[in-house]
Amino acid sequence: MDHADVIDNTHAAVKWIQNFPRKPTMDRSRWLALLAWLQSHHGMNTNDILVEPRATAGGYGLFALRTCPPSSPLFAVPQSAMMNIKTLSPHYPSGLTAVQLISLHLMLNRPEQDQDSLDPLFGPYISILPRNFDFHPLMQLVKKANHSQELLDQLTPSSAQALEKLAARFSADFDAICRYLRNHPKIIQSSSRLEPRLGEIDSLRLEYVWSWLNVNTRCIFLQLKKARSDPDNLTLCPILDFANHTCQRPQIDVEPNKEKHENGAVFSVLSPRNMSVSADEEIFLTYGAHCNRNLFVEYGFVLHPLSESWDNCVVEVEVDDIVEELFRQKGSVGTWMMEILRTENYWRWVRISDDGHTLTSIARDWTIHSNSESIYPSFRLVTCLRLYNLLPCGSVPANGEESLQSWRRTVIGTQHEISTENEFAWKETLRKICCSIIHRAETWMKHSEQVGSDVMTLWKEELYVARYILKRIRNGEELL
Ligand SMILES: C[S@@+](CC[C@H](N)C(=O)[O-])C[C@H]1O[C@@H](n2cnc3c(N)ncnc32)[C@H](O)[C@@H]1O
Repeated sequence: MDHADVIDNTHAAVKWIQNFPRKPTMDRSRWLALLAWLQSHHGMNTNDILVEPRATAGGYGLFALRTCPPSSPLFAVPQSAMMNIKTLSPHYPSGLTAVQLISLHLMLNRPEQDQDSLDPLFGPYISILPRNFDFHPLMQLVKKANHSQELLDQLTPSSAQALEKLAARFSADFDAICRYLRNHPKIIQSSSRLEPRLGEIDSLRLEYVWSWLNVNTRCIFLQLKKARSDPDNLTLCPILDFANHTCQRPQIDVEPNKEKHENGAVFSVLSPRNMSVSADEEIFLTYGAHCNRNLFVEYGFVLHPLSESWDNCVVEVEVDDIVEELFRQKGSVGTWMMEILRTENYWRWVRISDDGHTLTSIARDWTIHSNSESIYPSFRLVTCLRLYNLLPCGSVPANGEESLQSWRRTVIGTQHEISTENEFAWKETLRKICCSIIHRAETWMKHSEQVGSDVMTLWKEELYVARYILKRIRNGEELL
């Protein structure tokens, strides 16, 4: 176990570890061993691979070995070499989700110190995975469990909330693993580790958070189940998982094709469609249209602005906490309005299902965010602020239902606005929300010595977005 892998029980003041150095320490022999294993065990053609991992500021990244014209095949990984519910299920009793199963397998076969993994199934692949996740906020939260509130208090409120949710997801998976190991005690004995520290709950948690973060930061979507929305449709894929994220540059194409191969279908990775890649250039993937809050919480990094304009980032500020407080302060009419927003699916978050039954994702969308041209309040936020300004504080008037009709028409789009006064009023509320964001960001930044950090970037982003909207309101620009 890494010496740093202990839970901190001291009571000293804690801070986020800032700009944690991501020292790339991979021995090149591990890359060559991975290629040899992919060829010998999975029949992969490794002679034609056009990429290799090289050190970057964010750990390793994938780099082109030579000039690649658009859509060049970079490499193709057979499905038998991927770690997922299909390749692991035959080796374990049932009862775990894909995330739980893959992370259990990684934990049971985690390399000791600087050694290689002794896993007979995926050893050379596990050996090349990151050994250390100290840079990740969840790892810091788990290691400093006694100070979690102190750490959360340093984040923007929406990042803190997102991190708490991630921690709850981790804890639910960890509890499931503990139950599973109690029901199947022989599984621990199947570990390839010489000194598995898996008996005591705190060490088990630290081992599991390492493996869980490997899964959470490196898995990609692969349809393995009938329903596209099945949460078990994910996989770890060697080589591809060295690709870093971009939201701007052209990205590689991933094609899970059905080409016949003795080791199952092949997962082909092609260079970007619309441009050539030069030799020694880094090749990126887009993990999703993630804003910095999500990148920080899920992946442990943020995209820092290249200039004052933040053009290279998807900027987004979530204002749930401020808006909810506004409704709470509005008396019984506020409570009534909250109920209306809940029934109409405009309250804080919405469940989206693509087959009408399964919960696939939760969109939280009381936000101020960027699109390609400018920064806007989300339609859901405007809808909710229009309702907020429909009636004054106090109790619900007798004609409450009636006055809702014009609001409902703006929701379904048959009416452009409730009234000129209402338009003016919701923009005024938005102005006050922006002032609150600016006030809390400036207060935090004044009292913090953490300069240049990921956390500081989260705060600066809030400040930038709020100031931008204030300017637009002041200039009388359209906000929708
Ligand atoms: C799929 S892995 C990519 C390979 C990884 N960099 C490595 O060293 O193995 C995802 C992780 O890479 C890092 N990462 C990805 N994109 C990044 C970026 N644009 N800037 C900084 N770090 C990034 C984050 O730590 C993230 O959790």
